[in-house]
Amino acid sequence: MNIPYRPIVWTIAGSDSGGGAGIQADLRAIDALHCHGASVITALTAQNSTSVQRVEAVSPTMLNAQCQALAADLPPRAIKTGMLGNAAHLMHIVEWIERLRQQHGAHPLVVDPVLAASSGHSFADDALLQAYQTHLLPAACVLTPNRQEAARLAGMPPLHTDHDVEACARRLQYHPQQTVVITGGDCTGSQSQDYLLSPQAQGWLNLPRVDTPHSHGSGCSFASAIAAALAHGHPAADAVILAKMAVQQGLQHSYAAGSGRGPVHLSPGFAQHPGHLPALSLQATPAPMQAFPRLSNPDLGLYVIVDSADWVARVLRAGVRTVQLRIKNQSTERLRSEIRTSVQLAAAAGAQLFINDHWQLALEEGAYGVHLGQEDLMQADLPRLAAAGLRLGLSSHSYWEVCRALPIQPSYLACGPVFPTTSKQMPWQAQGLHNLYYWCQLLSLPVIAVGGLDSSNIAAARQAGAAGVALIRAVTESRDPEATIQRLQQAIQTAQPDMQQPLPAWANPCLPGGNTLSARG
Ligand SMILES: Cc1ncc(COP(=O)(O)OP(=O)(O)O)c(N)n1
Ligand SMILES: Cc1ncsc1CCOP(=O)(O)O
Ligand SMILES: [Mg+2]
Repeated sequence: MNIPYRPIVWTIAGSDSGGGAGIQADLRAIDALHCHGASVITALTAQNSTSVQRVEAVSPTMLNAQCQALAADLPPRAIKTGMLGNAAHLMHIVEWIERLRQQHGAHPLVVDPVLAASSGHSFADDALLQAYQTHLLPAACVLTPNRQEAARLAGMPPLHTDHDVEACARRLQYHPQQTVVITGGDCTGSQSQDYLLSPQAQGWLNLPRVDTPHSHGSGCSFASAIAAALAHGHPAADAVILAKMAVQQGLQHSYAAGSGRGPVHLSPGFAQHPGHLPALSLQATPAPMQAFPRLSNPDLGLYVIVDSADWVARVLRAGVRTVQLRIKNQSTERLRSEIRTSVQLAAAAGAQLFINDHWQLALEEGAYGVHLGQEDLMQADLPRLAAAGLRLGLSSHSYWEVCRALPIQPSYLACGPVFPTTSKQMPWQAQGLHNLYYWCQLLSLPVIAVGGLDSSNIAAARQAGAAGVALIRAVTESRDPEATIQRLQQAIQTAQPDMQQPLPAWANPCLPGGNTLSARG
């Protein structure tokens, strides 16, 4: 029998007798993200959909007994804290986090500093606030305050502008490995906007606000979903994006229970809708951008990456019709000459030629398109490239890179490395055919495969739905590049996209390490 594996996630939080928020929401969110939720209840609330009527912290003995029982049998892969009751509870929890780290190794900690209920009831006195600041926030891997909580924790006046929010996130980031998400759950407006400051990425995550009064528990669910995604090994920025997608679907499926705000309802499948992918931009409200032109031939087929105009000429002669010129470390003069010659050769052959990195020279030499990495996006003049009619290919390795790429409306997206490669050093592990299939099916623009592709796996990449298969070594290190190109072309032509597989629940993580922080750093 194949017994499914579910990482264990602890939620340390208060019970909401109304079933909308707190522990009750946390366990539903953790379940929706395919984890097993274990709970440590810090306080009972007598609460319904309209108000919190009474709060009673559990005894320290009971708090410790719950942690002890779980530690002995169900050690966590990630922990989420919510409402903590009082400062003494917080100190016990900090001790448990340190003990768990010593016994079972470090695990990511998500701190959702619940300082007040959305109905207005305050859950935090000054002692608790100070204990957060001194002991728990420095231990967090991810911190998820809303704007009011963020301002209170940072000792700042109310956050009115985008700039205030960004400054507050920086103040709450105790060290660069930490992720701070200041959520916009307590704001209004047509967009749901969260500010993300993480080791991997920073910027505003935007999704259309779901028009529903039933949003009870969305903050708790968001933080719990982050913890669950971290428990699966997703890097923090991706965990935040997955959680936002889950809450978006949860809001769309929310329902009325009681006469007040009903609960969000998170469920599996949230990452199977492209509409749930938030846009990631440096501005909260980015200026509208001109889309990049579509490819003349969206079936990119065999896509060969080479490093000289001589190679461009050679692969064009062998029949390749998608080529990239990727030259590193050359003088501008030499680069210009290689680009100019390649552009002329490709135009004469009716081929789609992409210039890697050197977007200014590509513009000046009238290239068909450019291929850029995400680290190039800050420097490149994208509006100018789009206005000049150049096609744009973007590299992408993760959710946050996809979310940053999509608002730019590129001509294609490259998913890589699909298989291990020695042609480029990078922190990413191979994404595999699983992720390639997922991204090809999920996104509506052409997705190409890159990294470790050769005649043994090119058909599989095509079956996964790749609009093109990009490769270097399989051609440039071949003893007979022309014959190899013929073989690869044939394999590509025979393989048909196989859409029969179910769409995976989500893409697998492929950035190793980095999510673990302990109570004492
Ligand atoms: C088709 C294709 N996909 C990905 C890359 C990688 O581009 P980039 O991230 O810009 O890295 P470098 O190639 O510049 O090292 C690519 N070149 N082509
Ligand atoms: C440039 C690049 N970007 C992602 S993988 C890769 C190299 C692909 O080279 P190879 O086909 O030799 O594995
Ligand atoms: Mg590049």
